[in-house]
Parts: sequence; C-alpha cells; structure tokens
Amino acid sequence: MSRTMVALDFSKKEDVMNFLDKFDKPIYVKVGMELTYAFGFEMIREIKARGHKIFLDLKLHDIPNTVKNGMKNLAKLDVDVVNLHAAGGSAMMKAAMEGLNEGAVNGKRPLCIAVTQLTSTSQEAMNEELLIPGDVKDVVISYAKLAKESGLDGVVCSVHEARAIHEACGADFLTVTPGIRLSSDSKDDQKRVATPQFAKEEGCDYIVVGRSITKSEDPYKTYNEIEAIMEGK
Ligand SMILES: O=c1ccn([C@@H]2O[C@H](COP(=O)(O)O)[C@@H](O)[C@H]2O)c(=O)[nH]1
Repeated sequence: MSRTMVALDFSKKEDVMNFLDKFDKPIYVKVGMELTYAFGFEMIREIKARGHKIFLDLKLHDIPNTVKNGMKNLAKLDVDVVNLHAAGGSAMMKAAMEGLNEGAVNGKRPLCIAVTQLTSTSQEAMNEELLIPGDVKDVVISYAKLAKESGLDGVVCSVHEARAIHEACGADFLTVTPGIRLSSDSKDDQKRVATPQFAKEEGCDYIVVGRSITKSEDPYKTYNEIEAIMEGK
C-alpha cells in the first residue's frame, strides 16, 4: 500500500470522484475538514466502497470526556487512521485511546496519531504568537514523547523532525509528514516544508500531499512520480 497519503481537500463531490476515477488501484487518501464539513461521513463510506485507505484528519482537541466519546464514534466508521492535537495533553490522549478501543469494529481500531506543531507554524510564530519557548524541533519531539507515553501510534510532524522522533520514540512509532512540496512548487501557507526525496531520506513513514498532486496538470502522473520516490524505485 502507498506511502503517499493524498489530501482530498475538495468542496465538490464531483471533484473528489473525478480525482479518484484516475486511479485504477486503491490508494491512501486523507479526508479532512473541508470534505467532511461539506458532505459529512457519507463521503467516507463512498471512498471506502472504492477500496481506498482513509486517514480521517479531524484533529480533535477538547476535554477528555468529549474526545473519548467522539473517538468512539469515529472508530465505528472503520477508517484506518484518526488524529488529535497533542496540545490537548496526556489525559485527553489517553481518553481518546479508550474511546477508540471501545468503538473498535471486529476488534480493530483505527491508528491514532497526534499533531505536534502544524507544518504551517514557523519557529517565530510558535515562540512569539503561541508563546511556546524553545526550538520547534525540541517542542515537536517532546510532544511526540508525550503522545507515545499516552499510548498513541505516532505523530503528525514535519519531515525535519521525523528522524529525531524515530530516535526518541522508536522506529515503529509512525511519522506522518505533511508540508510536502516539489522543488518547483510554491510553499503556499506551509512553513516547515520538504521534498518527497528528503522525506524518503529522513525515514518518514508516510507523506501527506495535497495541492502538489491535486492541482498539478496531471495528478495521476505526479502521484506516481512521488510514490516512486517514496518506494525507492
Ligand atoms: O501539520 C499539519 C497537519 C495537517 N496538514 C494537512 O495536510 C494537508 C496538506 O496539504 P497541502 O496542500 O499539501 O499543503 C492539508 O489537508 C492539511 O490540513 C498539514 O498541512 N499540516
């Protein structure tokens, strides 16, 4: 299965279906707020029916009881990966895992990963707006350790932190990295960016790619080129 998760950041159902029609085999897709808030979970069922794997990227962040019960319901959708913000703390993350285990379908729960610092957050913004002192990489590593101690399966981080997270949390602890750009692309709103080639070199488990694929002239070709890099072909 693919190591490239394609962010289906679309607001029209026909755009989603036209995009998926280009693929003759199952891929890994990421469904986030844009699509979910437009169509609800019906879209999840349609994408699953086509055989694709799904990372449901809703980034939960609330009190433990609310996150626990929210995760219980998300687990029933039988998606492959869900997530939350590590900034919610260990009590929230542990409650999330309880909810996922309670909602597991046929004994199988989705993997749960924690957003450390958004890839759109720069060093300066983290220090000066969010008032989190220190080096962004150190903060990301410490959030990753907290996520691991709380029983999560991995984190969302930038490529620049993935190697250090594997060293601190173990090779099996998943690193899922958005902020991926081809060298010819604009960074848009992303700050901590890297190429697929660098992601491969740094040992990222999965890359998340949105606009570089979905807005390219030939999304299918671009996807295959990126996936070939990730698979080392
Ligand atoms: O830290 C994060 C967490 C999630 N994302 C999501 O990934 C994609 C990236 O899209 P691009 O078009 O490739 O920039 C998007 O859906 C974000 O919500 C992230 O970018 N950074």
